[in-house]
Amino acid sequence: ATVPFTMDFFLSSRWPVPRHCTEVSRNVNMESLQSGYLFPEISMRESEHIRKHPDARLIRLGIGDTTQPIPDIITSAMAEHAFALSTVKGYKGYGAEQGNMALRTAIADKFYKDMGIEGDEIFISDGAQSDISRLQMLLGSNVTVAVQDPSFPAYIDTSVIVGQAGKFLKETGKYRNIVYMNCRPENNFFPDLSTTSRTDIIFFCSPNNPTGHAATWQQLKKLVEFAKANGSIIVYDSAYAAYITDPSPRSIYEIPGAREVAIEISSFSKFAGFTGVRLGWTVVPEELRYSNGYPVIKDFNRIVCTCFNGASNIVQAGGLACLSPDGFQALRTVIDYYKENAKIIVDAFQSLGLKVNGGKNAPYVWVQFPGSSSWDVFAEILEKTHILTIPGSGFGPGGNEHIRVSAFGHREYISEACRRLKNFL
Ligand SMILES: Cc1ncc(COP(=O)(O)O)c(/C=N/[C@@H](CCC(=O)O)C(=O)O)c1O
Repeated sequence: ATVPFTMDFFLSSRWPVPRHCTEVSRNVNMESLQSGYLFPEISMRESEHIRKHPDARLIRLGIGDTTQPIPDIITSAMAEHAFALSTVKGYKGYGAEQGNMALRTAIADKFYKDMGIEGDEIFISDGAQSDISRLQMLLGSNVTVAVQDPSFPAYIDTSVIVGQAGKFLKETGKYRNIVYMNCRPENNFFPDLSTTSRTDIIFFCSPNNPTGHAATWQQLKKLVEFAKANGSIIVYDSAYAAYITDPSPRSIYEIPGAREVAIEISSFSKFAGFTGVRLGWTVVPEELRYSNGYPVIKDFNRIVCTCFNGASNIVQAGGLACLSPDGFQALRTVIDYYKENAKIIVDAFQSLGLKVNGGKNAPYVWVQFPGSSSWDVFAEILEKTHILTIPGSGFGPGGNEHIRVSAFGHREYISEACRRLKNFL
């Protein structure tokens, strides 16, 4: 049962007693959300720790936020576009809600070559997180949803907000209407689909956040076949695809038949350092149809045109520069820098005899602490070493007994963090 917002609640909480309440009822779905969104919660813990230890040199390996400067070939392109806006000739107002066609085509050429994806199937956005929310508006409240457990919390939290998730079951830590596909080291981070219930939508992130596992070609082939057999739609999140260095697929569209069952969302955040610049995209293939045969792309286009006025033209100019040969090469160097960080972190935890996953095809290291609550491990590491990580249970019940460690950081901090961990764990 959710806490009723009674006068007692206000008297016992940090909120002042309201002088006046409106007659507007609260969205019941918002009441089903459990605590705050994970990442602001971690930021709050960080602030509390800093207040308690003002002189501590905190190292942030929690929220997956990039730290290295964006190559100037890309920032110069954005600056040039920005300056051009101050001229009559260079000024541009509203662009196409779907994005600049040159950028849409460049993304198709760069990431979906030979997969039959065209620029007009790619919708440019202000980031994958926004696209997840707009996709939820598209899907509505009457669909059933499956997620990997553990996985990026936005899939579940947006499902709750739009009313797909049903009641939260305290005893299991799960929402009644969501299917949690357990992904753990024992099953090579891929669910047993033969025992997985059918759902309309399957959110699937690869490389997975937080485990760092990149699904194999065989695993994704099973997933596409499963979706086809069940008449489901896969929402495939490839935000970390640029970190893959083995033969694992970078896009779901490498799998035959995926165009008829999958939407793909992705982002410039993690491969271009655009976490604060804000640029992403969503692919909706023409062949993807609802049960009545209506093309999904037509409805998504309507959502984009109605709910979004397009990504910034300055940022899209930066996106184009990212995909130029020199731009992408410069970004490759930054990605390799983070990948080296991940290797240093993996080696440090392994030297402590801990079971470590991830860190190879993703900038996240997934460390197991058998028998321990992940929030307790998070709190102990923070208290003892002034290192911020993320408790695995923040990504779903399947994440308990784990912490996620981000490889996004300056090398000297990563090395210092590993030294502290070796001394204190
Ligand atoms: C699988 C996955 N998909 C999308 C996003 C967000 O992408 P953008 O909105 O494009 O920056 C993320 C971002 N994750 C970060 C930041 C989380 C946040 O602050 O929302 C993290 O897990 O630490 C992600 O992991």
